[in-house]
Amino acid sequence: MDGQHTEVAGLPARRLAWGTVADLLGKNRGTALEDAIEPAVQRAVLPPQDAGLARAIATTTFRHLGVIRHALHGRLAKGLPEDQPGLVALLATGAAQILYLNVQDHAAVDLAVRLAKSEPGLQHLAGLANAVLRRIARERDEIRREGDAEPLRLNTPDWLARRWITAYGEETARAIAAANARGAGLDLTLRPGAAIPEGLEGRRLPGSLSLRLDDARTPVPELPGFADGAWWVQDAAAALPAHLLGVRPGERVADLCAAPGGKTAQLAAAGAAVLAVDRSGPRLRRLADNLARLGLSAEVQAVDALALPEDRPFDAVLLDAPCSATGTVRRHPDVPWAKGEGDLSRLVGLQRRLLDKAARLTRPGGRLVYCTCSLEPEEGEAQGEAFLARHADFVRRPIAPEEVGDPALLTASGDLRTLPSHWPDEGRGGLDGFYAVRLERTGA
Ligand SMILES: C[S@@+](CC[C@H](N)C(=O)[O-])C[C@H]1O[C@@H](n2cnc3c(N)ncnc32)[C@H](O)[C@@H]1O
Repeated sequence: MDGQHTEVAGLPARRLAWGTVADLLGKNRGTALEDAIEPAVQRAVLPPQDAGLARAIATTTFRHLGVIRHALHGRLAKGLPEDQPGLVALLATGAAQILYLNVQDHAAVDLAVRLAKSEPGLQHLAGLANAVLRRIARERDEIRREGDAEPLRLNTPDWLARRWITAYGEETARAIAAANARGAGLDLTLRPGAAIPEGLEGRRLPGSLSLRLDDARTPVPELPGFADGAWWVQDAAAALPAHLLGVRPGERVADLCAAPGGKTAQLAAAGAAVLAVDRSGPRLRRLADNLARLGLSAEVQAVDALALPEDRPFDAVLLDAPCSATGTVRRHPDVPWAKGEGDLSRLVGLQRRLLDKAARLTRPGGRLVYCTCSLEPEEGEAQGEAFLARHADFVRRPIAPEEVGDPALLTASGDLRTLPSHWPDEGRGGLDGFYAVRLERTGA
């Protein structure tokens, strides 16, 4: 666009969503959607409503990408050209609006055609986009029915579907895929001892750490209690690992992979003297902002946790390690399409080194909680078992059902294993998939 004329309403939002999805399917595969779209929104200087629409289109496209690809593939004479991310993104973002968003069919088709005509590489595809998207609109009910019935087969990359069937069985793997397609509501971690602010409507979840809001539409800063720091946004499952560390006022606690700080806030709110470490400066700035709003404090260090000095071990250590994040697809639907099985072994190696470091930072008699937001056993149960086999000076401290509010969230060994298919009836339903093991260093 040359800036000389005003574009038709809605087109800038479609262009932004299309450009972001094309990038993530093509040259920037592996980048997280939120890391790609937020800078693009800033650059495009869109009004808030258009920015919100662009986010919704891109997120919805990834949430249903398997179903959408399948539908397009079967309706194109030569199938879907996966080597042309610009074309795939044009059709997929158009189809996402028709199938899953509250957008009039003619507006979705018309804007996709206009978008194609305005982009040099897509001009010759405007007719194709028009024809296939009209057909998607005509056959919407059938496409949705098929997708809803088979989210594991149609909407989960094969490598992940295979792994989840192996780890959890076919029925649970299906339930996980269905929960991922539904998405997540808004969970708040309540400041310990604080009353639920007046006007904040929701249900307290089992274990009582979290409130699941009835209304996930109001912008977070406008919700009652935001300015007073009465709560912070965090999935109900993500609130469990820091709670399991059971820190007491005055204890010295290290949070080794801390940013953006949901768990640091829990530790600080419990009265601990927290060292919050993360190697990402920008993510730590979010942590500092979050703590400031909540009126909480922690010592913050932007360093590689592997380089921390070991001369003053801590009473308790939390290691929320970097992982494949396959437990967070409800909130981050791009994850399955951004990653591949090949990413796992590097992460598993890093987790092992961080765990061994965390062990050296735990004083005799001190506690260590290791957790990941992954559904992959290599990053969870296997990591816990291998640690115990390597470290004769640590024992597992099994988690009791009352600590998490539901025995279904625990493994036979007493570790935490939450699944997106857990708590399906609580509000919008589901939990992020987390693993956590609680360990104690012997020899106090
Ligand atoms: C799962 S996220 C942590 C989420 C955080 N605990 C929370 O509750 O908000 C993992 C974090 O590990 C950080 N990280 C990865 N490798 C690291 C390392 N070697 N040392 C310190 N931080 C690291 C990443 O920057 C990322 O912020």
